[in-house]
Amino acid sequence: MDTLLYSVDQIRAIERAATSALPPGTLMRRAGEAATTYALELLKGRPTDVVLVLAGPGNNGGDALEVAANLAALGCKVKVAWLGGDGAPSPETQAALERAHAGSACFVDDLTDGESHCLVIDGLFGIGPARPLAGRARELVEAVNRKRCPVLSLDVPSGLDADTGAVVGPHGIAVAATYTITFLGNKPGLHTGDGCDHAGRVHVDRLGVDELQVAGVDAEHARARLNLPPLFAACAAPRRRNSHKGSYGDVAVLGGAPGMAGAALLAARGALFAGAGRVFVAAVGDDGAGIALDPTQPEIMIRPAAGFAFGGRTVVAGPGMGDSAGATRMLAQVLDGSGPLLVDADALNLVAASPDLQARLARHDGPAVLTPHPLEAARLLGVTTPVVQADRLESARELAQRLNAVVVLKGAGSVIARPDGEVAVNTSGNPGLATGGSGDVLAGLGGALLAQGWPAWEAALGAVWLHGAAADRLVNCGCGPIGLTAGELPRAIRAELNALAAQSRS
Ligand SMILES: NC(=O)C1=CN([C@@H]2O[C@H](COP(=O)(O)OP(=O)(O)OC[C@H]3O[C@@H](n4cnc5c(N)ncnc54)[C@H](OP(=O)(O)O)[C@@H]3O)[C@@H](O)[C@H]2O)[C@@H](O)CC1
Ligand SMILES: [K+]
Repeated sequence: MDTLLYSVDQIRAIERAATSALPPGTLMRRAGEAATTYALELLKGRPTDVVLVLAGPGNNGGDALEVAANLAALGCKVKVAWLGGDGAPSPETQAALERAHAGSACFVDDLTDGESHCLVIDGLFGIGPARPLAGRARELVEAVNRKRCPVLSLDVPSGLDADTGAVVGPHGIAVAATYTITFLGNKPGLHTGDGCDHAGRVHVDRLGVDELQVAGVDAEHARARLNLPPLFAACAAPRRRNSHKGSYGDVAVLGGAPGMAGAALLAARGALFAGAGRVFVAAVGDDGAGIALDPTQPEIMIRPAAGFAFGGRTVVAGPGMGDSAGATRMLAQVLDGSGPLLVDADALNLVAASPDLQARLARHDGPAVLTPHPLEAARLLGVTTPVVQADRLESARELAQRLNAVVVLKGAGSVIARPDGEVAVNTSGNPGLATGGSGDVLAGLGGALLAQGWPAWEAALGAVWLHGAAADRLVNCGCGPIGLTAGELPRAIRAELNALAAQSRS
């Protein structure tokens, strides 16, 4: 899998440079050949049923017409629904249209509901659409999304924004593909937000264009990548035999206000099973009348937050912390400290509501990771959740820069961003994680990695990936995604982290 993620502007730059270096029409021909080969691979050879090809007015449509012509030439039954535009097609698309017409592909005006196809090839729109699909384009997408057969999108599922992973709106629609073959380079929008539900399995074909030949766009310039273990596995070193609990750091969860103990305990369990040497809950507003012990996890030490010695410990602030004046005071104290810090949940809401806490966080003298879900991110940025979700990468970048911290914007395809603009999009996980307490476990896990000396960036990447991988492990054992509980995650995280450490030794 190509892990670098290119923006549409970068893809256009690669396309321009390659087009000027190659004979006319080469790239579209290559895109058509790559997609034809991939389609036949998916179909396990030449099918007997009809392949339906949707071709739009632009060059994405040209790619689709190439595929239609290729499949027809190989003896497949091909139907083409072509959506012409107002203007003339590009010369390459016009040539592809003529090729498809010259062969045995059958052009149809409308899709008949109930007609069966072995595969739909979606070449309506690629990186071009700047406005929501309407009229016949929308009807075609609605018809395709009702079909039960596999759908192969060319370059990008039609109607999806390749940069952001949002369906182009307002009130837009996008093809829900089973597979996407994407050209010239991988794209962030295929891996985050709506993209996770629309792209299906993503296959990258570079069309023979070596990125290093393309001036101005190379690995150095791709500012986004997929989050995979090579980015952080070096931190998961096997343990030295001559070590003790002090070697693996203390995590203190600041939270668990009366009535909200569960969130703090889940975070503490996340930290414990991810290898922190000692784990505390510093319970906010607890005068001693609250919980004294986690009966299933007696290793967790529970203390009142007032007077707790946070110095020299990694603080996970937020799970079940509430918004009391005491919570605000304690948060200000840890933000002013210099230890590793992870800020989650209620602590993020307190920061969002207070310019003073924002300034203290930005000045925090130590590694800092923030783990907002989209609503918390929206509060921090002073916008609405749809605005955050409309561009998850930019929202995460903006927050990281403003608050001078590594930011994990949670949700499908979690986005991890650094203040310098570097971004990673997570690859692991499933909707089983959409359950109460799963974020608390993530916070504790991140705190444990920080406590074990992982730098903030690697700790955030590692925590997000391990959290998702643990959920995948549980689903593979039949524990979800429906009904997966946050309390099941810590043990699965332990298994994933140990597997990672064992691999890093070999
Ligand atoms: N150049 C090459 O050699 C290569 C190109 N490649 C391929 O080209 C794709 C990019 O092609 P592209 O730039 O033509 O954009 P594309 O996605 O086809 O859409 C543009 C068309 O859609 C129209 N349109 C837009 N929105 C609309 C709407 N809501 N409803 C209706 N119409 C709408 C828009 O019309 P307009 O806005 O001008 O009115 C225009 O006609 C790329 O994704 C890849 O597949 C690769 O194979 C590599 C080689
Ligand atoms: K498409």
